Amino acid sequence: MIEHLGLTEHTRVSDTTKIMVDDQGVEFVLVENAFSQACFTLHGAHLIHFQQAAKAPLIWLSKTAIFDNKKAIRGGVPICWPWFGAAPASFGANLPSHGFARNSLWQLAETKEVDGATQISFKLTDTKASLELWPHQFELTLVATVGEAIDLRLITHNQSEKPAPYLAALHTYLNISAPEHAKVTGLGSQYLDSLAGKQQKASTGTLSIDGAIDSLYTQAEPSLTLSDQGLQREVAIHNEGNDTVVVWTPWIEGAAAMADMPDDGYQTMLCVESAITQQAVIIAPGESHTLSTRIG
Ligand SMILES: O=P(O)(O)OC[C@H]1O[C@H](O)[C@H](O)[C@@H](O)[C@@H]1O
Repeated sequence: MIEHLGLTEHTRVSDTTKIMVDDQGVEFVLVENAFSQACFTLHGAHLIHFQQAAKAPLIWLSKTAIFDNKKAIRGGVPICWPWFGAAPASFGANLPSHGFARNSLWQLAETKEVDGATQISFKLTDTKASLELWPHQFELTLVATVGEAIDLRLITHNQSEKPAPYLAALHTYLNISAPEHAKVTGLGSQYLDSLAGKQQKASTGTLSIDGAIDSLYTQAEPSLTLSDQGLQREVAIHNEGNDTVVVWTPWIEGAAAMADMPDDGYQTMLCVESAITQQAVIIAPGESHTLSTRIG
C-alpha cells in the first residue's frame, strides 16, 4: 500500500521503529511489529498506513497524495485541530480550514513497546505563527499504539493562563472494497447534513453509500462497525472525547475535482471521523482533554 512511495531507511530508532525518507528527503516513521505495520509522516503526525499482519489495509491513502511538507496529505488520518472545517467566528476570520496541526511539522517524542504493541508519541507546541492563528500556549500530543488495532489519542494540554476552546477531528480515511459493499452501523438516530445547509435529518443508525456524503452524526454510539462484504470483514471503531462522528465521501464529482485523489479514488475510501464539531471543548489553564479513536 505504501511501496509506491519508494521509502528508504534513514535511521533505526528501535527494533520496531525506523525513520524512512522518500527521494525528496521527506521523513516518515515506519513501525513494524508482530501485529501490524503503520507509517506516519512528521508533517501533521499523520498516520498514512495501517495494516494488520496478513490482512488488507484498514487505512486508505490516495495514490496521488502529495508529500511536500506543505499541504495536508490526502488519506490516512489528518489531524484537524484546533478547529474542524471553517473556524467559528469567535476564533477569528480567514483562518485555514481544519486548523493548522495537519500542516505543521511535529517532533517524534518517544517510542516504547507495550505487550508486543508499539506506542509512539508525536508532539507539537505553540510557535509565533500558531499564536497568531490560535492565541494559546499548548502542548499537543498524539499517542499512537500500533498493535492488533491502531489506537490514536490526541491530547490537548492548555499551557496558557486562560481557558482554551478547541474543536477537532481525527479525520480517518478507511479502506473499503467498494461503496456498495460497505455499511456503517452505530451512527444513532439523527444527523446534520452538510450537503443540505446542515439540515437535521433522521437516521436509522445504519449507513449505506450511494452518493456524496458529508454528515455530522451527533448521537452516534462510542462503538461503530464498518462491515465490508467485499473484504469479508467487520472493522470495529471506538471513539472517545468526541461529540460527533463525521462521515464523508466526495463521490464522483468531488474526487474528479481533487488534484490529489484519482478519479476513481472515491470507490475505495470512506471517512469516518471522531470529531468535536458541535461545541468547543474549553480547557482550563494547565488542564488537558483527549480525543481518541481505535480502529481494528
Ligand atoms: O479537503 P479537506 O480540507 O481535507 O476536507 C475534506 C472534508 O473534510 C471533512 O470530512 C468535511 O466534513 C468535509 O466537508 C471536507 O470536504
